[in-house]
Amino acid sequence: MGRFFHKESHLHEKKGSNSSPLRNSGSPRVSDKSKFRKEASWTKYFDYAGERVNSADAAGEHTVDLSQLFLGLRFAHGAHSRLYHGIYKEEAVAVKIIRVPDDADNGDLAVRLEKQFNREVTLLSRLYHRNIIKFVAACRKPPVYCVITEYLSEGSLRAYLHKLDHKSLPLQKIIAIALEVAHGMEYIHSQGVIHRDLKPENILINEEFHLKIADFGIACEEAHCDLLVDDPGTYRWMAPEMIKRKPYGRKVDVYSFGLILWEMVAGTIPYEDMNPIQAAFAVVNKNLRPVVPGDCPPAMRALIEQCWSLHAEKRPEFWQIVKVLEQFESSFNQDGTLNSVPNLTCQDHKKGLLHRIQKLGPVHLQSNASSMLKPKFT
Ligand SMILES: Nc1ncnc2c1ncn2[C@@H]1O[C@H](COP(=O)(O)OP(=O)(O)OP(=O)(O)O)[C@@H](O)[C@H]1O
Repeated sequence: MGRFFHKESHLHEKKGSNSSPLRNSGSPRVSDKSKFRKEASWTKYFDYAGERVNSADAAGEHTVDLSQLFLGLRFAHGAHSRLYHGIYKEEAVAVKIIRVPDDADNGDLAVRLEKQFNREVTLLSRLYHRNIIKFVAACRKPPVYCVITEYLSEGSLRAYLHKLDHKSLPLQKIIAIALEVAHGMEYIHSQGVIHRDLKPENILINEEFHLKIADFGIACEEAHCDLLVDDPGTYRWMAPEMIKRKPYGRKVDVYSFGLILWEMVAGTIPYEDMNPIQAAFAVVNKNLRPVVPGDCPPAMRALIEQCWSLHAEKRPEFWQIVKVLEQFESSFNQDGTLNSVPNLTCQDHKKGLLHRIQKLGPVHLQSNASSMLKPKFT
């Protein structure tokens, strides 16, 4: 039986909080393993009584070698999962343990969670990019599943924005964050994958303040996405066509990205005074969008509005967004404003930006997802 140490008793856990015994010391070294103790807990369900964790299905070739895993404190949780610190093969990792309810009343939930696990492992294990969370290993022993990824010590973009307490970010920071997310999304789309749940909670930050896209539980391959995703993403960031369960494609992620941009500019979450259902209703029936603050630079406003266009075909591709953001960056570096972004000097900034994006060259991403499976951006 391998070493499998765990302690969780004194932790005040909070969704998305990254309080950690390891945090101050940076990446844990082998000596840090002394902080990892064994204790009865939720993970008792994960006990393997001398047997290797099942390697069937999605975990397959990625099955964790339990003799190399040290499990530490719990630091966060999802709706049906708990997140633990860990060390795997000398690397600091996050161990997400998903416990599927085994009672008959929860049959649908069990099917859904297993599907999410399969999706996350299958898709994430194929993605290699500096702005995508790194997949390490997985295990499958129903009713317990685990997904092991690199550990990102600085928590989520949500937690980071929350700390600002309703203040908007400096423009330079917004551009830097947006560029990293757009690079990650450009890569995801180039691999024929749609994330479908892009929001600040699912963007994590590492020690060097690099951003990485996480949570592929409801992602899908564009060519095979199910319209009726049984666990839809979060309504607040969801494109109208997806809320309405109309046919949709990768541009649903561009819509969500527009809302994230807005959020960084406005310093608050979209539709703060509405619950998610009210927000979804207003978006679908009244074409509501958040109000862009008056002091938002016109070029940034134009990009935000393009991204959340009602019609998906009017939303730019992520490779175009990257180019526009790079122009923002160089304009900002010149004079601290976005005023020198080319072609944005005309009265109608939105048209100016649209024109600019169209001039960026032939749209090389095709609607046929299978043609996008070449790894271009690693
Ligand atoms: N690798 C990681 N490093 C650091 N923190 C992480 C990591 N993975 C997840 N977290 C933290 O744990 C939280 C929950 O993780 P995650 O969203 O993957 O769980 P989930 O079960 O999919 O949640 P939900 O179903 O509620 O969306 C994240 O918001 C994040 O703050």
